[in-house]
Amino acid sequence: MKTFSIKRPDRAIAAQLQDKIDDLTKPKGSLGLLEETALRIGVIQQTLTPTLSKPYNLVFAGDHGIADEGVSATVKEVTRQMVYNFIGGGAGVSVFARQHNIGLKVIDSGVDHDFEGHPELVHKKIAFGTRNFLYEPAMTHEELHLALERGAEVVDDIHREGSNVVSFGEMGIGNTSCSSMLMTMLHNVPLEKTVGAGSGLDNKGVQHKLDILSRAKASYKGDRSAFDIIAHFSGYEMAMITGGMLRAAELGMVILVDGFNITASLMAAAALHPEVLDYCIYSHKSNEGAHKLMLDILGGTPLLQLELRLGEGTGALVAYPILESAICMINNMSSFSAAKVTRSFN
Ligand SMILES: Cc1cc2ncn([C@H]3O[C@H](COP(=O)(O)O)[C@@H](O)[C@H]3O)c2cc1C
Ligand SMILES: O=C(O)c1cccnc1
Repeated sequence: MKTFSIKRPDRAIAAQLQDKIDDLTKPKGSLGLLEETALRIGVIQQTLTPTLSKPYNLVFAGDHGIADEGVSATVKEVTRQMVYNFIGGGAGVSVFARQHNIGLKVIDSGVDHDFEGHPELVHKKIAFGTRNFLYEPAMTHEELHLALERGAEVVDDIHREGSNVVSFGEMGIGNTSCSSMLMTMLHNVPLEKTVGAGSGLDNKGVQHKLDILSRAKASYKGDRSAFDIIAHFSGYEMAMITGGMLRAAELGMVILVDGFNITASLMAAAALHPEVLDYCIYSHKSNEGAHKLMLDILGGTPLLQLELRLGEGTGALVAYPILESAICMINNMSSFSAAKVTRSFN
């Protein structure tokens, strides 16, 4: 059974990082969230000269039993079709990864399709889709352990290649239902506040999704532990992301968090090991309505608000150059003394 031991980064270095940032030739605080981002990365890496190396976006894909209940604007087959689109290079996340020179790995966590013989894919399949959580747990505790472990393995692989910064993406028709359930069950938020349009339901569709998820909540008979809630309501791809995040934190990597589904996977990770949150930077606020509340619960400040609602890691990839600017600022800007610039009064 996979266990994780995550240390909180030592905050002692934060004061030195702040001094260094305040000594750069600009009014104090004038580079806003770039300053906070540089400080956070410096604390994670325990250095005054942080770096980003070999960034990766890991897209995990899996199918969901709950999709049989008509809770999505589209059909289950789209999960499999999009996996082919990712490896063919045509998906949103594929083009942004190329644009920014970020590595992309696509992982079959549990798609309802046999991909054997596709070398472009990482094969970690647990089963051909989860069970329908309206009637039974989506996965067993053993499967959840396996998913956490397999997600961690993928992160180990990129870390061995020298990566110190990772974002996660997901593909799984029906998975915004998992995210809403995780938020409701782990943080006691009414379903009315956690359920939204996902990939594009109309108002009637959202009402149907709410009815189905209310029934699923009422029929849950588990022990209410975080582990049992995750096994009951998550998905194979999201659980692998949860495991990948826990491993990334354990390895001291920077985690660049994407939208609603990835933040829900993080919420699950934090329910198991809250220290994971110290390793996260939040790339954007998604247009899925509940994402704002989710970020508030986790205490995350998003860098961007671009009205995205796609997932796949797209928001993280679009935000990546902002991390590069933050690193550039702290390592390359002149100090007041070096540039012979007079400091402001405050
Ligand atoms: C063509 C297409 C590409 C996508 N890429 C990500 N998603 C996003 O939509 C899905 C979640 O929404 P829901 O819960 O409503 O099914 C996930 O696969 C998510 O990654 C997509 C959805 C579609 C239709
Ligand atoms: O923000 C997201 O991750 C998201 C929103 C809607 C649908 N799929 C993903």
